[in-house]
Amino acid sequence: MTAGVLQLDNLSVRLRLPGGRFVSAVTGLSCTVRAGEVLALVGESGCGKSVLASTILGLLPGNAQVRGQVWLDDAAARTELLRAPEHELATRVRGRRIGLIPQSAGTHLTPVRTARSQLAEALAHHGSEGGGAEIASRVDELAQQVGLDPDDLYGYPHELSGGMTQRVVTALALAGNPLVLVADEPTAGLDRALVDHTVDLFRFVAGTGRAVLFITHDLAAAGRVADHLAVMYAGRLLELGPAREVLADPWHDYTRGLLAALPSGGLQPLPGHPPSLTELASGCAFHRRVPGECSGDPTLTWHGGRAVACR
Ligand SMILES: Nc1ncnc2c1ncn2[C@@H]1O[C@H](COP(=O)(O)OP(=O)(O)OP(=O)(O)O)[C@@H](O)[C@H]1O
Ligand code: NI
Repeated sequence: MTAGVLQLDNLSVRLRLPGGRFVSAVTGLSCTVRAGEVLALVGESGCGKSVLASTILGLLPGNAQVRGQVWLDDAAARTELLRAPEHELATRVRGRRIGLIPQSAGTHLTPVRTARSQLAEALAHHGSEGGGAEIASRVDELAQQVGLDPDDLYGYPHELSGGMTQRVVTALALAGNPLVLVADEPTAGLDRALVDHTVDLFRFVAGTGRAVLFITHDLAAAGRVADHLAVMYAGRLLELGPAREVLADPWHDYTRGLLAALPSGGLQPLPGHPPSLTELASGCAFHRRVPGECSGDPTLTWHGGRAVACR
């Protein structure tokens, strides 16, 4: 197995609310994203996925308190991101070593300029050397990397299909040639065909040797593309392992519940609601919602290549 390029180690993030209470958005979370692989992070709305993405990119709001470590290990350097100065994150990490596809990325495209000129600008911003011809050939190369016909880039955003738009925003995230791509809910609101199209694109990107962290609440989309699956509930990982194995034989009751809620699992909704992260008691939040066999300790324990909580 290749070494991890992005390694989260015992990461906890709390957000202070006015009045002094805290939201425990991420608790004791560890996982590794490897080059050439897609790690899908799945969990219900509000479980802390976007806070996790913001933590990795150093984009947390001022009311956040972070513990643990986030290691980025690529050809450029080995860096602990939580202790890196903001200047370094801004100039050398975001966009250059880690590309982000933010939630609803398509809406961030400028409507009045062609996709080609927006990509060229991103390349110039990331310091691509040379003049117009050099940048034009880099744009074509990027287009090819995400499976776009370079001629499509002469279109304005409203002339692009949904699938083409996804390719353009992915190309934008790759303009600084990062080894890691973080995609936050890139398939939200898309129809099934476009979801498939988008996740296939991530497989393609991973095939170019990059590490992809695919954040989603869509377990079916995750299952289609992920090499590894991390299942998050109330800020913690409850299960982690090779996607195929986890989906074929889920170990945690929560993973089983998510699968049962899919059309293929019989559309049985999970009972109850996710807890508020403001006053999380210690112990296992899921088994307080849906009682089951639980040791009461939601710490992940490893069994071979897989890990599960509550055992
Ligand atoms: N700036 C903030 N200040 C306080 N609490 C916040 C802040 N940002 C997020 N939260 C809280 O942190 C928790 C996790 O939110 P987050 O956006 O990470 O969830 P998510 O899993 O990404 O959900 P979704 O799938 O809906 O995008 C939520 O309870 C949310 O209300
Ligand atoms: Ni439990």
